[in-house]
Amino acid sequence: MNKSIKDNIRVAIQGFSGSFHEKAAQHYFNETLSFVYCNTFSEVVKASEDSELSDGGLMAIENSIAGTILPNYQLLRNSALSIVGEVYLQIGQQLMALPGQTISDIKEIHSHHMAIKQCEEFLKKHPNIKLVETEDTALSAKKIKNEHLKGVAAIAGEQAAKIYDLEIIAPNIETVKNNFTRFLVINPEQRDNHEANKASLLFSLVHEPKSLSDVLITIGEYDFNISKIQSFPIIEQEWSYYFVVDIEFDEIKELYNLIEELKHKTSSLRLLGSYKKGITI
Ligand SMILES: O=C(O)C(=O)C[C@]1(C(=O)O)C=C[C@@H](O)C=C1
Repeated sequence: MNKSIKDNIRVAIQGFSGSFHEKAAQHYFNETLSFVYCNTFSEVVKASEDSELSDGGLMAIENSIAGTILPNYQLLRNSALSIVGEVYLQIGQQLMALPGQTISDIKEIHSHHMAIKQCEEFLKKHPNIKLVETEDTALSAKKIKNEHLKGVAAIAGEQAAKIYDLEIIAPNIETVKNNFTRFLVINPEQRDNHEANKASLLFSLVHEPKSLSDVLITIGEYDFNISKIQSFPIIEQEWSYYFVVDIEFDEIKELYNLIEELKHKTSSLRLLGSYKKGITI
């Protein structure tokens, strides 16, 4: 992140005051921030690319219950942004409404689709409540407060209930308590990070026997740990895929050697970023 001495770092996030993105960014940077609040992930990417608007951004990529946010890989691929960091946030989902309301008053629940997915087991027990997908957990809470919406509840974090004076009518409604979201810190500049011990590689392959296994075997020969492998479609070329592998290593020099070797085993190869393995907060 670039910043002049007197200014706060400006971070583009998906969501608004009280959102999980805001909380993750506050923990990651651990200093006073100025937020560029965005409605969509595509706006986050645009704002992160624009140095007039921001010093970079933070974007959720996967949740331990709801899975990967696949469109975010397409957004990253289509941008020139690099991954420069990551952070894992424990997510507690709270059902909140105007003070005095109880679950039997609720006709509609509003939230971000990833938050709704994390609470499927709880929601199955209330099949008559209509689910409304919104841009953001915090925005759903804000709307209830601003429009004084009776009969409507939001799924959001504790911080949103505090900011928007809502009452938690069902606490911690996520399907399992160990619920974590991984956020990527994205920046137009990939600077040399001597602390880097993790990297994300994006590649495509020819459709031939062993093309993927050759890549994986090569990574294994370097003794790197693969912490994630994800494929997503190459939309211009039906039934062809990009792969992203996240790898963990001790020596950044070895990463560059691996990349040189993989250039001969892939049709396209890009280092999406090298960064310090994230901590869980
Ligand atoms: O709506 C929010 O508060 C967000 O920050 C978005 C988001 C997501 O995109 O996954 C972040 C963390 C939680 O997993 C739920 C929603």
